[in-house]
Amino acid sequence: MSIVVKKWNELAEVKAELAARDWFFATSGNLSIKVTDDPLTFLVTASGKDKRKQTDEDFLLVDAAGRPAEKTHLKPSAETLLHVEIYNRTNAGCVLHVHTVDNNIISDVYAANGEAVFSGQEIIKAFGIWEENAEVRIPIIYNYADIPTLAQQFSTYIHGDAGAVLIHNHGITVWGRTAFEAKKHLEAWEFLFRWQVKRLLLQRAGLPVG
Ligand SMILES: CSC[C@@H](O)[C@@H](O)C(=O)COP(=O)(O)O
Ligand SMILES: [Zn+2]
Repeated sequence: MSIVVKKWNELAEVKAELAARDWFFATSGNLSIKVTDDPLTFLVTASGKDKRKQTDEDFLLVDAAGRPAEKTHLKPSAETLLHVEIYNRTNAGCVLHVHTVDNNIISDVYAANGEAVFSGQEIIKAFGIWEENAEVRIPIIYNYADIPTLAQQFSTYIHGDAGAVLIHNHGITVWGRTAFEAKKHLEAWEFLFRWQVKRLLLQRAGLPVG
């Protein structure tokens, strides 16, 4: 099996799992997986598709600038430049972007702080942080309509081979060394967002949550 087919299947599996979670509302979301390092190429979702569907036109191979690496009628995701920034600056192997109601609410509630902070949750260990009472932070950036501007802002928060950024009233972009790590981190963030949204509502209702 060629490396492209192997990586295609790996990304298709992640895509199916995120679809099963119903994380691709109204064609939103984009995913990518690195295929080669030198030169850099990666498979990225084709723009505007319903990512819940599985077809043989789901992904296309792009180069280090996010341009199609082969002749195709498919258009790379509108947000490919964010993936480009990650692959060019880190050793990440996979990038996942989803819009969920909870990630949008958290991005809005904490927008003025420029970040959301979470602590006191066992699931933080999914990020490889094992200390008691550990804290995790996710930056929240403005949702610039101009993608090169968004990508430039986004790039200032890329600090390692695994990471995540919330885009205000838009969604989350998570990356990891492998597809497994990116998906694990995405699931952990979404767990924290859902937990926090529920806590805020319970607090508002006067119930005794910490
Ligand atoms: C209807 S979602 C809006 C899009 O602009 C975008 O935010 C998105 O996530 C999907 O765009 P795509 O070009 O299909 O990757
Ligand atoms: Zn998006």
